[in-house]
Amino acid sequence: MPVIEVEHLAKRYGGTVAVKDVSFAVEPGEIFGILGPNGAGKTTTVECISGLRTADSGAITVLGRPAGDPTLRARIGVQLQESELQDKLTVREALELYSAFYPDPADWRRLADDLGLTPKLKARYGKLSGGQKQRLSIALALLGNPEIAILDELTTGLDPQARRDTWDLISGIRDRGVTLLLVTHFMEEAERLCDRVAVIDKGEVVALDTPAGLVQRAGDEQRISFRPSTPIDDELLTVLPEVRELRRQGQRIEIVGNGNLLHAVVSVLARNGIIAAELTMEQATLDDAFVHLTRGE
Ligand SMILES: Nc1ncnc2c1ncn2[C@@H]1O[C@H](COP(=O)(O)OP(=O)(O)OP(=O)(O)O)[C@@H](O)[C@H]1O
Repeated sequence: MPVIEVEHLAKRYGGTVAVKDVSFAVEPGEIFGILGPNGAGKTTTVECISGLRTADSGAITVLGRPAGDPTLRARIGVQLQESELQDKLTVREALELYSAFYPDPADWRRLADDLGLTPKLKARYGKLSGGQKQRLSIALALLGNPEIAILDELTTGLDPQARRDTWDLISGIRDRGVTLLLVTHFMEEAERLCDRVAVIDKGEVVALDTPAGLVQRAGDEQRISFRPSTPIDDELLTVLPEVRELRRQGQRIEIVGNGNLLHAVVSVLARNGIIAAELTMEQATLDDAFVHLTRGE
């Protein structure tokens, strides 16, 4: 049974339609990603799920209860885009303060330790680095031992190393049996972490699949690039059914196509006694899939 079920969610702010029609279901233990361009309606969607906003229409069920039900408060951990902690509060004070909100909180010392915050317990929030603030906000989201953690823009503003550390952390949280709902802008993040991803654009779900499935939808497009050992007539290659596009860049030839492209191209070259030097080949990425899905057609 899904732990989160969103059916035909719609939400507007005055004349702005933030969410038009969003439906998806998150299974227990999943890391479920919500991906989309700026203003797509991602934050509004998770705020409605967290009970921080009320939907205009549609139905949201979380752990079998309607979103916003007071009994859910202690069962969901929410880390939102911007932390609202005061600069003067120390890490320890923040952890103690938030622990008091829950009937049966996690051991904050242990959580601080897991998140590498122990050396920073006496530091004031305002003096923490971006990565440390982020780790504290994740710790606060986990203090209530939630069954579901909702993390919005988890690694925005972090350097590549801090981002990787956070990814390890997220995998660790999942291993404790927590279901995770992540909002992200980063394809690489979605690809690394998420079991499934809903791509939201202009308030609607435009695709819902595994990261690999999304890539496949972008087409099995491949790009080959090489330098021919002797000049070659373009037409020898453009007649191949696998080739969609041929471009020349200086001495290099770049071919975009699909199917068994590499084999087809290399066979033609071999028949003509041409060697392909510095040959590279790229498959479509989640980036390509994202652009393809949200191109605004
Ligand atoms: N409190 C608000 N009042 C008015 N309009 C809002 C409010 N919050 C969001 N919006 C508008 O609703 C739309 C969806 O916003 P939302 O923050 O949900 O998108 P998002 O996908 O999370 O964007 P981002 O990736 O930039 O955070 C946008 O057009 C935004 O300007």
